[in-house]
Parts: sequence; C-alpha cells; structure tokens
Amino acid sequence: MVMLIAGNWKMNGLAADAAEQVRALADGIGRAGGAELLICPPATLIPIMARALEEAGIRDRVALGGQDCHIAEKGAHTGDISAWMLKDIGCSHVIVGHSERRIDHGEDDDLIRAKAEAALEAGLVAIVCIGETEAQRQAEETELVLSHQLRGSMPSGATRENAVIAYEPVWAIGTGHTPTAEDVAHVHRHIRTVAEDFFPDDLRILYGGSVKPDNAGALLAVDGVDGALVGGASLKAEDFLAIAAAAKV
Ligand SMILES: O=C(CO)COP(=O)(O)O
Repeated sequence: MVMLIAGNWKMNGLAADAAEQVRALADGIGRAGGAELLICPPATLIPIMARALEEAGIRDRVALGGQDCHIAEKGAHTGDISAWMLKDIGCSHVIVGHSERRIDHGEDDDLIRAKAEAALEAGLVAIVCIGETEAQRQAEETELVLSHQLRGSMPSGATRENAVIAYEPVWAIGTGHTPTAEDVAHVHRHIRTVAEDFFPDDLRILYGGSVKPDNAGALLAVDGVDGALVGGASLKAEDFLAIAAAAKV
C-alpha cells in the first residue's frame, strides 16, 4: 500500500514562502520516492500553491488539502470555508478534528463527524484526527479516548478511498516527544480493531506528532502505520521530502 505523507502547515506561510517551497519541492521531488504527497497550507495559499505546482510541473505529484471545513455547503457563516469551496480551488483532501481545532475552537466529535461527512459529500478525502492528551495518557485512558473519538467523529460511509484516520497524540504535537515504536504499533492496532467494527474497509492510519527527518524512518517502519501527518517539519520542503523518502513502498 502506498504511504500518504501529509504536511499540515497550520497558520504559517505567506505567498513568498509558498513560491519558495514549491520551487524546492520541484527541485527535490525525485527524492520523495513512491509516497503519495499532500500539503495542507493555510486556505489563503491554496490557489497560489495550485498554480505554482502546476507551473513547476509537479501538480500531479503533490495534492492539496484544507485544514478545516464548515458543515454546510454555503451560507451565512462569516469566516468559514466550505468543503465545496476547497474542492473548487483544487483540494482533494481536508483535515478535520485536529486537536488544535478541538481545543482552540471547542470542536466536539459530533461537529467533526458532520464536517467529515460534508467533506465526503463534496468529494474530498476526510483526514480525521484523533489523539489523547498527556493527562489522558497518564490516566491510562488512551484506548478509551481513541475508541470514543473514532466512534464519534468518523463519517458514516467511510471507505479506504474517502477517509483517512490520523493518530496524533496531543502531547507529541510540536514537543519533540514521540511515542515509542511499540506504543505506536499498539495504538494503531487498537484503532484498526475499533475501525473494523464499523467500516468494511481497512482504513489508512497515519501517525502525527513531532515527525522529523531523523525519526521518520523508525516511525514509518512501524507495523500498521500507513503514512504521516507532519506539522513543523513540513514547512521546509527539504525536510518534508526527507520524511517522504523514509516511507515504505
Ligand atoms: O499537528 C501535527 C500535524 O497535524 C503535528 O505537528 P508537529 O509535526 O509540528 O508536531
């Protein structure tokens, strides 16, 4: 199975950065091996990146995605962006339920599931994020929390083609700390078992949280890891490509 290496730029990047990163991606794309590449820049940069990737001749190698979407197609929702709008500007994917949205914007599982279902309806692949906090980990509630988030936030009708699960332990995001390979294997096995209960397909499960060029090989080699969702290290094309190069083929 081809791995998906996804970059989440979060709220980073101006037009000049996008142009520079696309140039660097084009220069180094040969190093990415066979991995499927996706970048989710801030919404402001999506059309700029789409054009730049096209001009650089690598639009078919790098997919684009949003970082969030509204549940409705359109309407009076100031500041929001719909899945259909993302599709319209060239996105194929959208991240929903990232812990930063769950925490900063109080998003709950019901809302995230509705967003994921809107994404599917609009023809996007929904990347649904789940993950335990440090306190939940300390309380040994990881499996319980993940089961609950999975059951609550996965869209009905999820298939291998239209949905991806991203396991992102909140305590590993932006901290430089990562779970051990054994822990990642154990958690991914748990997620797969829960997901199998209600989806016929074997869904892709990405690992996210402090993935860097120097640990990508070890994390991506873990049984049950189908790719990575990369934050900080995706902002530099060189690092992003090095992570992609570490993907299993
Ligand atoms: O939140 C993440 C990706 O969505 C992970 O971020 P970092 O790779 O910066 O830890």
